[in-house]
Amino acid sequence: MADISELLDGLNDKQRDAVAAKLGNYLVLAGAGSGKTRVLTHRIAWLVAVEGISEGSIMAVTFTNKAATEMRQRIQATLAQHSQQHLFSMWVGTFHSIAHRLLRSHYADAKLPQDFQILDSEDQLRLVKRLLKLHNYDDKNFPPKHACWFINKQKDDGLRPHQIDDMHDRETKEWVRIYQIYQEACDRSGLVDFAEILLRAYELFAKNPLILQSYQRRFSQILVDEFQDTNTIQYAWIKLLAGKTGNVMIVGDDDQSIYGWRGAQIENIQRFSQDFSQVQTIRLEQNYRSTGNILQSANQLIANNANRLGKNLWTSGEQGEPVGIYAAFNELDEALFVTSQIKIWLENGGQLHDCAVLYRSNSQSRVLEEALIRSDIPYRIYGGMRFFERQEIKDALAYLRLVNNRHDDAAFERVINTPARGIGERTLETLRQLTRERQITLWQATQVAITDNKLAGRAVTALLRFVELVNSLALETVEMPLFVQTDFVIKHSGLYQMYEQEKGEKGEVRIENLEELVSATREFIKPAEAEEMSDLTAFLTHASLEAGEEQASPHQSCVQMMTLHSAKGLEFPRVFMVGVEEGIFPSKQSLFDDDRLQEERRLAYVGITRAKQKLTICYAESRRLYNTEERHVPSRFINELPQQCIQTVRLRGTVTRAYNQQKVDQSAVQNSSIFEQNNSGWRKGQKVKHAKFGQGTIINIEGAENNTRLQIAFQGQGIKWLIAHLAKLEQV
Ligand SMILES: Nc1ncnc2c1ncn2[C@@H]1O[C@H](COP(=O)(O)OP(=O)(O)OP(=O)(O)O)[C@@H](O)[C@H]1O
Ligand SMILES: [Mg+2]
Repeated sequence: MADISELLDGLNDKQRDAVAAKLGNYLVLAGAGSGKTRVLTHRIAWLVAVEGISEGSIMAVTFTNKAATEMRQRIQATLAQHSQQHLFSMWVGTFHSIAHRLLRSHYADAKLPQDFQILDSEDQLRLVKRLLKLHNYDDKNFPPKHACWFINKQKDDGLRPHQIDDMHDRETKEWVRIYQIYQEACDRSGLVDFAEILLRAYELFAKNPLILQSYQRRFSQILVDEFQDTNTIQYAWIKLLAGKTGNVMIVGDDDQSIYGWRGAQIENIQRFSQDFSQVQTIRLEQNYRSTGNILQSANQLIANNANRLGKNLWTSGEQGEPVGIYAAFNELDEALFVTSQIKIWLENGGQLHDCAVLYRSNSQSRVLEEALIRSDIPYRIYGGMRFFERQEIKDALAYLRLVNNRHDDAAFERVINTPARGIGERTLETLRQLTRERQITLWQATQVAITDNKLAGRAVTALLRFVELVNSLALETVEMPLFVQTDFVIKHSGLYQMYEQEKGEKGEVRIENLEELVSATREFIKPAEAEEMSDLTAFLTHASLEAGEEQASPHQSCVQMMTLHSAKGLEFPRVFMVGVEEGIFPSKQSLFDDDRLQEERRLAYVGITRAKQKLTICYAESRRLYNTEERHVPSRFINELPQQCIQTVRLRGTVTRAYNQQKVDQSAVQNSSIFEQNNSGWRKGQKVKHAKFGQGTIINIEGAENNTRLQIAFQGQGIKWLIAHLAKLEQV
């Protein structure tokens, strides 16, 4: 028998109450970093070691697969000291993984073929598009993206086509018909999309009482983490599974509900207390994660939201350093600042994997990635791909590569049928064969195949059109500056239109990324060793080198980069939140919609509360994103932070707003020093020469080291701010 007291070690009174509660239904409602996940883990260990519950009776639902793995490891570590029992029979996973497992075991009862396949969101969109065409729906009135959204929304709400009340609305009727057509097609081919996995698993239980009962008997203990982000069907499924006898412990934080846009229902927390019998609520109020300054900032920010369930988080830990607010003058400056701060962290003995950079949307990562690569700092993009490895970017680069060199076979293969132009695998195989037989490139093989009549008429027409397209992209852009050329190629190759039609979140992100690629070419400065190359060749070399950089190995220590959404549940000693500007964060779409704005604020709360020791929030006064440069104002969220907890770093030295402690004062002074001292070797009044702007005089210097910025008055070219170490200035 386990030593029970050890199981309760490292827990406060309230946490212990939750862990050691007698069997029953519990809601653990608590703010960020108060130990909810820790409580769940200990609770499971307690159930096994003390209550004598077999592992096979326990189901734990987590929000990501990574969280599931971590939880399993933690339980294993906790239990290893107590019992030798194995944990294989315990089910730990996300709603999707658990539902999927059920469907595999009961495919026949779920009315699925044994080898049913999963449709990811891209596959789903493609299928919907094809069906809409087949049934003569036009794209304009019936955009495929909206069809997917409609279908998924109905499924998230647990509704099949015949259950939707459409009597009063002709348009809804059509959408319901589309849903019906789509569902029939999926059923015929044995395909299930993500929302279907959950709905099917729900129906499996709802329609098969015997199966339901057997699982109800088996899983007497159900635990759910991050409950605030469950949707209607997930909630209904848990309710069915728990039945009258199950014991359910849910943990959640209404202030961290950030998936409303995907159908999550904060209200499920309150619903739980009404729907389940004798629910006891346990509140945890002590935060163990963050310093006082970080926690107070988070608390004050979230107090601006209405309709909260209300929590009071405190810490007995140190006040810590103030939250840094850095006003960058543009996105490059922001990236350099973050990089320089990471270096300082390292110099002071910090670890790279303890640093996280959080941003609102994936396309913001590019500038940061480039700065990190230039500084030789390894990084990993969590839950996403590195910029130059993203599908749409590789497509666009492939066109540019063909424009640059028609004989680039890899690029040819990549875009010969992207966007689709009716060139199939058979045509491509004929071309490939020619390349082998005659030792020529695919481009040359195309000419041969056409002249030698090796292909069907339709394939020839399609190929000719492709050849013409690439030739004309090259011809028409030959005189253009690189970024105009890139923009032209993206728009005229058909890629832009293709991705524009791929509606939904993914499609939007792809368009943003393509626009970001144009920004990348605009900012690109040819390195000295590429002097002889054309701008395009130099840029393509740069892009392939960056893409070729190995993603750091799992064991290598590297900076963690991710969106704020993917950071949920995680914690890091050193956190940077970047791009905290009106229109970015909160996002443009949320500015005039109070519900969405509140969800953005919860996302900011999630971001701030990821930080353990030190948090820096950055905004840029001007930002080029998606290839448009805009003046930006700091996010309202920055203004909502308590003055006494923050320290603003301005362009000209540091302006510290207020201090409440001597200790804070000192760290602020230390912090500020890197902006005030200047050891860059430049001085005001110095004459310099720039490759493009010619001769000028330095009239202002800011920042230090890699961060040094020079304001220079160029003869006949106006006054410009340049980043000293990138500008390649010569002394005159
Ligand atoms: N009683 C305690 N004593 C010491 N450390 C604790 C205690 N409870 C939790 N912690 C630590 O505090 C941190 C936050 O805990 P945990 O991740 O469980 O919080 P959470 O409420 O799940 O946070 P989030 O809302 O972000 O998911 C972890 O590092 C955890 O190990
Ligand atoms: Mg947690």
